[in-house]
Amino acid sequence: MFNFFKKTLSNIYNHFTNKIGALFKSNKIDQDTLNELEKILITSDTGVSTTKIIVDKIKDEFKNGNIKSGTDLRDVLAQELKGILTKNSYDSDVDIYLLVGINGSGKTTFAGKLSSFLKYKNKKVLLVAADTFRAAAREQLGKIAQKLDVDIIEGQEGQDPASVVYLGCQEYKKGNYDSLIIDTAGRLQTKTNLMKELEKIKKSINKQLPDKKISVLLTIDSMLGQNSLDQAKIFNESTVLNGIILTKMDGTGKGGIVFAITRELNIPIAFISFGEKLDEVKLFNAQEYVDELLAN
Ligand SMILES: Nc1nc2c(ncn2[C@@H]2O[C@H](COP(=O)(O)OP(=O)(O)OP(=O)(O)O)[C@@H](O)[C@H]2O)c(=O)[nH]1
Repeated sequence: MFNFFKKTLSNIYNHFTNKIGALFKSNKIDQDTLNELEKILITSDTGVSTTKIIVDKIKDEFKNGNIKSGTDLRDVLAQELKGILTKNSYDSDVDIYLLVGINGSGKTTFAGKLSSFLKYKNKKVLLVAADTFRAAAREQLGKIAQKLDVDIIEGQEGQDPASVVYLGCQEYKKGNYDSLIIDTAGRLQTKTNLMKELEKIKKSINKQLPDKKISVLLTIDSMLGQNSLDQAKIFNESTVLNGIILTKMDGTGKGGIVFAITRELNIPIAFISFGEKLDEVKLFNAQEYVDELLAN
């Protein structure tokens, strides 16, 4: 299990894990160590408020005499980070995946990865290309569906996305599918429009497939750092999000964004995506993430 990080998320390994690992090697912990920890968390996109909560807790434990060595520091930090991530965990028992996120965040690529992931679990998958604004996005998904031999329902240019979703739901019922993956348009609209569109789509799904479990997942480009948090806030205020997909984790050295998003928005990370190949995706596991992040 360990080395997944080293191999696939080498940027995080080089920037975060190695730096923080140096602190754990010290025999004596002092104020300088705590200042350095704070600096590493901030420069890793953990965000000011989340970093403060983590560092305050560490300072308290230090004052109480519970942190004397680098190993103690690692143990307390691990506990604190896992606490943030496990407050709210993702329920992966899902029938319908509604993917939202802005253009370029890796939504379509993830739709393909998710199809592949579910197919591997012997699920019969139906894809719905509900982005009726960008022909290129539909073409991209069409190619992925063909490559994976997965069925797809495609909307026409300018068609109401909710009507494409309607067709997708009909086909899902007729074809006895297990999983429905809906790729929506990636425009960053005004909050009101976004809200209206997503509510219309969800209403259509609920009406036709009332017994099925829907998960609304937001793709976030982890390389955008703190800006990704602002995007997530807009989507979070527009609809109920069940999970976050952090994409392009192979390109960032800043693994702290995971903690900032989870704590500030109280939404669990559902998947991480770390490359352009279809199998470069993983259900997020908080324990494993923290253990690997702090292992050196
Ligand atoms: N390195 C890396 N690249 C990725 C990852 N996910 C997606 N990409 C790339 O990021 C670019 C945008 O991904 P898309 O899946 O097209 O993004 P989208 O959100 O669907 O955007 P539109 O198709 O424009 O709606 C593409 O070049 C992908 O190959 C990832 O996890 N790692």
